[in-house]
Amino acid sequence: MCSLLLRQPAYLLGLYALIAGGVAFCAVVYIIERFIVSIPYPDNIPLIREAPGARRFSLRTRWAYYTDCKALFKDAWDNHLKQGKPVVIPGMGFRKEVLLPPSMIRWVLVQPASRLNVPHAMAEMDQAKFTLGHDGPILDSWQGLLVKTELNRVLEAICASLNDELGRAFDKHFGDDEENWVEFRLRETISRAIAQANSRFTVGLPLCRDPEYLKTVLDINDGLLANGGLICGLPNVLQPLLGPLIGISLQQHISKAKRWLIPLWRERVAIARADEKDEGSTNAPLDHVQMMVNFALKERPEEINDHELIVRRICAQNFGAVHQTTLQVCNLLLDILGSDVEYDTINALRKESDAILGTEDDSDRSKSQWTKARVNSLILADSVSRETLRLHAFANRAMMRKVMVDGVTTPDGYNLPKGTLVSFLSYPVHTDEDVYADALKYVPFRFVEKRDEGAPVTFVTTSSEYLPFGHGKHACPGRFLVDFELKMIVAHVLRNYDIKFPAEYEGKRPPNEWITEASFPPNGVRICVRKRKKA
Ligand code: HEM
Repeated sequence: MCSLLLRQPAYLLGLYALIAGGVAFCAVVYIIERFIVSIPYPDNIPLIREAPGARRFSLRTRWAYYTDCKALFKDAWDNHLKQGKPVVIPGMGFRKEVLLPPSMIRWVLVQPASRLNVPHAMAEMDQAKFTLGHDGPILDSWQGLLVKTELNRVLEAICASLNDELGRAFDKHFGDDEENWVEFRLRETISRAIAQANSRFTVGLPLCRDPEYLKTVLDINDGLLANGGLICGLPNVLQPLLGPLIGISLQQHISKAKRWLIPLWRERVAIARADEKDEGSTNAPLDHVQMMVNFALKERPEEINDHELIVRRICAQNFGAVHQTTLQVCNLLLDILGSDVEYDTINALRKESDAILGTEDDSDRSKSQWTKARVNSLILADSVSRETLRLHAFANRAMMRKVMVDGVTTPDGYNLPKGTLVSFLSYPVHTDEDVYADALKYVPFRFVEKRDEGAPVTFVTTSSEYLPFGHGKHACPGRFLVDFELKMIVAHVLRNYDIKFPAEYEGKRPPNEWITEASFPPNGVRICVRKRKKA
């Protein structure tokens, strides 16, 4: 055998050695992953679409996660969760996760963070260590929690600037042609407009209008999403090896962002310090970076000069604020356009905003101010926004938690091994006929009818039957801002523009695409706009 091998040309020997090395490497990775680092399957929870007692997923089930996750989730809901039983599902690469039935929401919500933990679940899903290059912004996400503690206090005050920026951003991208319809790719256009408008709240003027900065923000967001998914699917043992390699180009974008963010941070720290000395007067802008500076000066002084970490905190914040909002605005416009003619949705929304916000020639100019009271009065806009998230949220499950210790057992006696990720399905609940009548249909004013029936649900109300923002203590605090934002966009776009689908769509909304378990407005989807003539 040896002499036979020695007689082969050198390049073939090299090839054999490479193949043998590759096989040995894969075997070692497999053994370490399977027997040492992998989280064990829970003993008594069945695996979706596998025979009773199966302890590993077949390739067929794993493949279904990539090719038809919507059906996989429906199976999990119909055959397990709706019956009150948990089930294990496959995830990216080697992952597996436990879905819990709605009856366990209450139990999950009262578990302390030392047992079921949100930031640790997020850090694992985002792979922040390798994508952001630091998991501090996720594990100790004080920059995000400021949205919870500070945002509501200043919401009305930031409204005027947010509305101003949304108007400018949409007008810049939608144009002012009153004669011709202009067709454009929806996702690309809306992402630029939302990056600008939300940056007004995050970094303020003038940076929120710098096209190069905004492009960098969007590049970072794309990188965080794509790399997070990719690294998350690697065997645990390979993540530290390949994670930094996969993240190289993302790190370059983050380094580029430092060009703007470090000087901005220094300037804002100086403003805050000057304000401290000059008690009573304040020159501080009202935006998120300033909230971060004020918090860090008091609570995290050790971070004030840690610019690497601060820049990553702002990047994490940009991701939270821009990515999901962009997708929801796209979905909302598509849904409004695609809704059945019987609802006359566009006209109904225009009439409502004219009545509440006044028209151009309205003598009462104060009406055009966005206040909480006016936002709350836009009940038709509230309903369309809520209905869009019911059917077309980006994430189709919610309330992720990581099991932090051994010995966590649900009230029904299911043991959840340490390291397991648990969550609840949302899309299958939102589209269950027993929960919502005509569940698969977009009924724009569905929630107005519910209000009339005495169920006071608004855009921001969460429940076990409505989970796009999660539920409980960790439910998305940004939803109060998104509430204002979506209504401002509906009012601005519909009052200033006519919109329609390109002719080839024949009036039908192109369906969203599921990429694994996430739902996106279809790639390349277009709409046509034309500026409305002033009366
Ligand atoms: C349509 C847009 C948005 C959607 C669908 C959305 C959805 C979510 C979801 C599902 C969660 C997890 C909730 C849970 O685990 O129970 C979350 C958390 C969070 N979101 Fe949003 N979000 C949106 C926009 C925003 C915006 C604009 C901001 C900031 C301005 C924001 C800030 C946050 C923060 C800080 C958390 C973490 C809360 C915590 O852990 O306590 N979100 N969001």
